[in-house]
Amino acid sequence: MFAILKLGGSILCDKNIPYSINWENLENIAIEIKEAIEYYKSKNEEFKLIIVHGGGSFGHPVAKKYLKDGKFVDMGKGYWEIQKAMRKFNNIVIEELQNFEIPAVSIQASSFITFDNESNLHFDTNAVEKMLDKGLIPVIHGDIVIDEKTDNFKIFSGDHALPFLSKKLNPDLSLHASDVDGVWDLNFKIIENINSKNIEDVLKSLKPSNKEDVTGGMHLKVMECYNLGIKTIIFNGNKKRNIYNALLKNVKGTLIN
Ligand SMILES: Nc1ncnc2c1ncn2[C@@H]1O[C@H](COP(=O)(O)OP(=O)(O)OP(=O)(O)O)[C@@H](O)[C@H]1O
Ligand SMILES: C=C(C)CCOP(=O)(O)O
Repeated sequence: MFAILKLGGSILCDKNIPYSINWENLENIAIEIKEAIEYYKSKNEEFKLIIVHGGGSFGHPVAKKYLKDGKFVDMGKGYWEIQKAMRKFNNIVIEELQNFEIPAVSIQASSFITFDNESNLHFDTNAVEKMLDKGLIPVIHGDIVIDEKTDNFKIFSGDHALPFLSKKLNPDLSLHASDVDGVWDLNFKIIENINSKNIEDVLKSLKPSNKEDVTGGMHLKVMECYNLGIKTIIFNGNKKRNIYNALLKNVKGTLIN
């Protein structure tokens, strides 16, 4: 089994309280990932995992400080401030996973990933693939990166990372743990499947995130996966046992594509 799991910032933090961590959730997520690792081991089945996490209450408020009229300014200081905030968050996430003897290691996008002139990601995945071969669990986080098209900077969102890596590496499972049961329609009913037949209607229901968020909230999540043709399940990572069940291909949510 090869899974790529995005942990939304809204389940790891309170995105409206800068530098907050939801320790109960983080610990529970680590416990359930460990249980999933043990499950596949007990079945003598190979289990490879990449974890992605968003900016949560660390990246978004700091990035917002350096955004003026949609452009990043004062980035001689700002680039490091955003890197520093995300490294702090990534350290906390990895340390907790390591506390449960999960072989989690860090991938910092701002040091080697860019958006090119056509807004495509320039992302060499060789190191990530070799880590998987070594039985390590790469943990890549949303970050600030250089944008060649605008000759400025751009947020590399976890919602870019998950579909890009899923397209490139073709996992068995592409999972997004958010703080809702799935994508809801205009009547707040969970949509089971998003595909070419209903995408126009779905778009009408994708509202901005109700928390501090400088990227694209649910719209970015859905459209990045839809446009890349990636089968992704968006499910509620706040609900106990859902992370474990999702890693065992057994969770309810919204299936995109
Ligand atoms: N149609 C929709 N269906 C479900 N949630 C929606 C919808 N439109 C807007 N949302 C909002 O999107 C939020 C989830 O996206 P958000 O980016 O805030 O969190 P996240 O999954 O933790 O990702 P990130 O790591 O980017 O923070 C939900 O809490 C909800 O308020
Ligand atoms: C704000 C920063 C630095 C990362 C945002 O990542 P996301 O929360 O996955 O969109």
